[in-house]
Amino acid sequence: MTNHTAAVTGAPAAQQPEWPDPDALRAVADDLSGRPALVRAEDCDRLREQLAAVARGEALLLQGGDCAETLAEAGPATTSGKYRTLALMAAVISEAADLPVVRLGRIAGQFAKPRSSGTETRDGVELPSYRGDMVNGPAFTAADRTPDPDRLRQVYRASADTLAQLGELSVQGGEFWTSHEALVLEYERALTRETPAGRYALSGHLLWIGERTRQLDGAHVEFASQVRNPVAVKLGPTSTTDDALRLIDRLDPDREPGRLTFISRMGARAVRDTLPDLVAKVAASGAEVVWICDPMHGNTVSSPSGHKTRRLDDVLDEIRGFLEVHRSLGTHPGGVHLELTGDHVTECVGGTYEIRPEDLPTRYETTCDPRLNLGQALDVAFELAAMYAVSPLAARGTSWATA
Ligand SMILES: O=C[C@H](O)[C@H](O)COP(=O)(O)O
Ligand SMILES: C=C(OP(=O)(O)O)C(=O)O
Ligand SMILES: [Mn+2]
Repeated sequence: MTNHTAAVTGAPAAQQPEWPDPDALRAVADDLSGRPALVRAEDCDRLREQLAAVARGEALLLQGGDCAETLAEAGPATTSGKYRTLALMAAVISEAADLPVVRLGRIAGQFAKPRSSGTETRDGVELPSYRGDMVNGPAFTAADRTPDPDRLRQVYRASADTLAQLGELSVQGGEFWTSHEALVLEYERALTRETPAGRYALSGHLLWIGERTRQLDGAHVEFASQVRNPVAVKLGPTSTTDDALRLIDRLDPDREPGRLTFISRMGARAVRDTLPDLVAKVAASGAEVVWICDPMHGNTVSSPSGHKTRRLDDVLDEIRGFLEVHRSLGTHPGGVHLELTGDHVTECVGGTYEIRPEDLPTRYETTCDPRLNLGQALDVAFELAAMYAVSPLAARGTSWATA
């Protein structure tokens, strides 16, 4: 595993690109820091209040979108596809659970990827790994794979366009918030603003720290500790209770409900063993965090054709395990975090309109991880509706879609 490490503020920053021209990077960062923020601090506060309701068990959180947004695909069609998918899912779940559902896109900024390996080798040629359109391009050429700081400006513009469209889409349909992994620190710092209410990272409403960058003494945790936004941290199967408690101390020292979300991504096989102790110790500490389940990243497998994929059955089983753990401890299973699209892609296997392993090449379009397509996303929504249903009638009403 290669972790490029760059000291940005003193604390080591994992998973940073190796920018070939630091002066060009600085010039772009300076340019972005003089441009308008992408979101408003008041809206980050409003999302924090809504997440506080999730933490109290009075609402649910649905977070979803691409693994990696791309500049080529960003635009009205993909944005409305993702928006409508999340809106439909939220409506189905809300109706059954009789709880409001907070809708949070992995969108308008989800352009940077941490990678298991810093390089990729094909036919004896080694090039830097694709790290998301914020950094480099997906084609296996030296030109595309060389990190280019102008991409920071391009994803800023694309995110601004997406936010404008989301604003129009949610006039009628209610509030919709944006989130992405806070990975490339030059981008995040350039869009951080001092406001009368304090310092906010205004590239998105909620930012999360990934499984590969959640080191307690690392630059990502330090960055998140310095902004007022609601923040989230992914917790994978190697997370210890000490990690979780120390993250709470670093990121939520004032124990502010809605400030901190833990995104459990244990894998279907591990979740029932690894999650109970974490949830129990966090609850015993008195911290009021939101817990949600990412049933994608612990369930990635390779298909016989060599495609990275996920089985819908594993996704559903991890969600089931997550709910079982919370229900046995009397804590609130706050919702889910999914990689999905509104398109009919063939990236994950299973579902009511079944995608078989041999179907994967038909429409495999992701540049990073496999996403649920529209039908699979709705399958998950109906399963969630049944799991959260407050009455047998609500559960029966949804069972047709899950048979
Ligand atoms: O989206 C998450 C990570 O970037 C991704 O799972 C890493 O994938 P890799 O193991 O192919 O680098
Ligand atoms: C990189 C991701 O996940 P994780 O940090 O959980 O591996 C992701 O959400 O795309
Ligand atoms: Mn991913």
